[in-house]
Amino acid sequence: MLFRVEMTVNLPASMTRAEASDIKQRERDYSHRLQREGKWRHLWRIVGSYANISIFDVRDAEELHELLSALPLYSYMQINVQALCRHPSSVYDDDR
Ligand SMILES: O=C(O)CC1=CCC(=O)O1
Repeated sequence: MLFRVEMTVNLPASMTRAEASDIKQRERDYSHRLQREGKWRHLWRIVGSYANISIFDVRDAEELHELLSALPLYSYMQINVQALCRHPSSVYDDDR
């Protein structure tokens, strides 16, 4: 199943530079693993915001919830999810 996920990050002002750098590195490593596994298919920065639009390809909503709630930045994110399905006018026979 494909999901569009919008993540907006809000780090608290009380977080030190070192803490921020550490959590961002852990987030990067985690996202790299999921991208290599083919579960995190797209990751795009929203221009001008500390936010991204991502496409996940997972078994179901439960798996997506598990993956998102394990994000190192999860406690500092607002996450918005939309389930996707094939558009009847799409000319692609795969899930591009
Ligand atoms: O910077 C972000 O948008 C949050 C994030 C997701 C994966 C990653 O490495 O950072």
